[in-house]
Amino acid sequence: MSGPNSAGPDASTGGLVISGLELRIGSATVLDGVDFTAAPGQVSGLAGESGSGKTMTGMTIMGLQPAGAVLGGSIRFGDSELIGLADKQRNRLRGRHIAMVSQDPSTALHPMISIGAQLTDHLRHHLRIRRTDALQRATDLLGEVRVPDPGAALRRYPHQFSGGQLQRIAIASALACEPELLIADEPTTALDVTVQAGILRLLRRLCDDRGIGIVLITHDLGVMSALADTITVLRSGSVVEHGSRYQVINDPQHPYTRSLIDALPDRIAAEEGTS
Ligand SMILES: Nc1ncnc2c1ncn2[C@@H]1O[C@H](COP(=O)(O)OP(=O)(O)OP(=O)(O)O)[C@@H](O)[C@H]1O
Repeated sequence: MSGPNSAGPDASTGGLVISGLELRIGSATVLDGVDFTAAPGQVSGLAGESGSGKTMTGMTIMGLQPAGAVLGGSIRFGDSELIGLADKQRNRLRGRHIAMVSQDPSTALHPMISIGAQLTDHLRHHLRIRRTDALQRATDLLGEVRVPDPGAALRRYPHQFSGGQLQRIAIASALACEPELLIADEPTTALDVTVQAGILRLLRRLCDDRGIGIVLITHDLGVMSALADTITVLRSGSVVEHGSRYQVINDPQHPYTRSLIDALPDRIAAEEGTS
């Protein structure tokens, strides 16, 4: 159990430090003492098969766990403890400092409102800037995520874009307020393999250029091995393994991780061995 951030990120510089996180829904224990950290400028992966609790961990960081869920443990982000945070402070953090993109980008975008109106409303709401400034910022953002012809794209509606372009727009929307932390929950699962690679490159670039911390949630260890700096493996709501990407992929310590790696195509294991 070691890796580049095994000492834990410095919470005072915008890192996320989760310790002993518990989540109970009715009689079910969904998360059972999860420890996880995400440092600025790093991609921190959360892996595990379906139902292991990855999405619930991401939702709980956002404060979007199901109503009635009982939480325990600690989620520290910068100087703030997120568990038990008042709604007003929570709303200020969400979107402004911590943002999320999901598998289906259309959930982040209203189908009947143009991309330009959605992005500028979002920017004006959070940053309290003038319309013309918001429009310029929205154009720059679409350029940054490499949506072709940003000016024209702003006038279009979600159904006029491909899935990959829509995911780029959802990422632009998540970045609009310059969050320090981005939670990416299966960001490429719904996309073709060639489109996937472009989105993964984009996330890496944002992490490197902007110093954003990314929490990458995916069941796909191929995607994980292409992007993550560290990997934490969840099973039935508990962490079974944590380490650097190289270490977890090449020298897994837990039989569960080994079984996930064995299910990977040889190609990925071979690439990892040569990186
Ligand atoms: N709204 C809910 N109410 C009750 N239990 C839930 C709810 N949402 C999820 N769960 C349960 O929490 C557990 C963890 O679910 P979660 O969605 O976090 O898994 P996951 O690892 O993200 O899997 P997947 O990749 O399939 O999304 C599962 O056992 C699931 O049945």
